[in-house]
Amino acid sequence: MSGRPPIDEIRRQNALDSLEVLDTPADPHLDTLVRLARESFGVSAVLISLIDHDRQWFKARNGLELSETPRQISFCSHAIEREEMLVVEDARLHPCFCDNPIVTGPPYLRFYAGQPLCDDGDQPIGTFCLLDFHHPRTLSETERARLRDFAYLAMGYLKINAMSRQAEELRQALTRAQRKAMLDPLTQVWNRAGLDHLLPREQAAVKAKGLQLGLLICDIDHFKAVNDSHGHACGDQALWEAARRLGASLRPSDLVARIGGEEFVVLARVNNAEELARIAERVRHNMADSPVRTEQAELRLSLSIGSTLLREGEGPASALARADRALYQAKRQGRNRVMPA
Ligand SMILES: Nc1nc2c(ncn2[C@@H]2O[C@H](COP(=O)(O)OP(=O)(O)OP(=O)(O)O)[C@@H](O)[C@H]2O)c(=O)[nH]1
Repeated sequence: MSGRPPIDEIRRQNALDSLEVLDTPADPHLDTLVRLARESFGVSAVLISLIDHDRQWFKARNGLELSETPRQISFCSHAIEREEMLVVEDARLHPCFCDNPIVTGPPYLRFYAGQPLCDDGDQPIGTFCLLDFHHPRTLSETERARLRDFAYLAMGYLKINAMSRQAEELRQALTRAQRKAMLDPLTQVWNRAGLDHLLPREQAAVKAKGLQLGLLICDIDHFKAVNDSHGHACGDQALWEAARRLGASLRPSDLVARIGGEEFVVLARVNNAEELARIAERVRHNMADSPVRTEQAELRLSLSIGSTLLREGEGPASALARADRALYQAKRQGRNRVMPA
């Protein structure tokens, strides 16, 4: 191992914990960064991998359908011990990695390049890394410089985000253990329990700011046909991408939850019904306007959306039931549309 003095694991873990980023929902900006990196390098997958006590957890990922793996088999935990990036051109030939189960078995990792992500105190909290399954490859000097740039942007974003108002609100609302139990591992948005827990907080927040709480129930149209035609793995990738597109259509203070198979709820802080209608249309367009690419197929997905504002004195369950009825209407009237309750 080159360069870096031995890691002080306690300081390193403290540095990671203080960012309050573990087990938080996916972030559209980091999702965009890893997608761009994957397109730019032409690799199978790109991750922002954070090295926690006994696991590596992926804050952002593109091309890999896993939310975490044991630290024991993690290439990134080797990468963070180094000053410079770790490049493994062919893992089958590398003495440290040739018998690693993710090399000898699925996903058959061949190529790995990981640039350590370091906080201001130079503690390595994880990596920005490129993976290629099935094919060994090399990384030119220009590509190495580009990977360093991607890692620099990712770390900069993580640091700024740790200081943001949204991060502070989340810290106050949920402990890390609660966050972990309330994230949907498939799509990295809140699950039903997360929605139920965070709804009262959102109600209080909009009241304090003189705003209203907008609620959208979004259901992917004819999703069964995706699974039936292209398989469950393709359906899972489509759900992942659908969640990314929802997040990218919203503001940082808005919230996305997956409450059923192909059903998502959005909570948006809005001034009035017109603003909510604009958001709902944006969500609908972002899903329908361009195809979703999965490994198996290019899919045309659309959403039917039931939309409503929470009324004065109304409980969230009643508002959700109204939005659900509106969603049903949207389906009956031909799908790919927004129906206000
Ligand atoms: N791949 C995948 N599929 C899922 C998951 N959860 C639910 N589904 C599938 O989502 C599909 C939902 O189908 P339906 O409820 O019949 O609805 P639909 O085909 O979307 O039709 P409409 O809602 O009427 O437009 C079923 O095929 C479920 O198996 C999941 O986690 N992964």
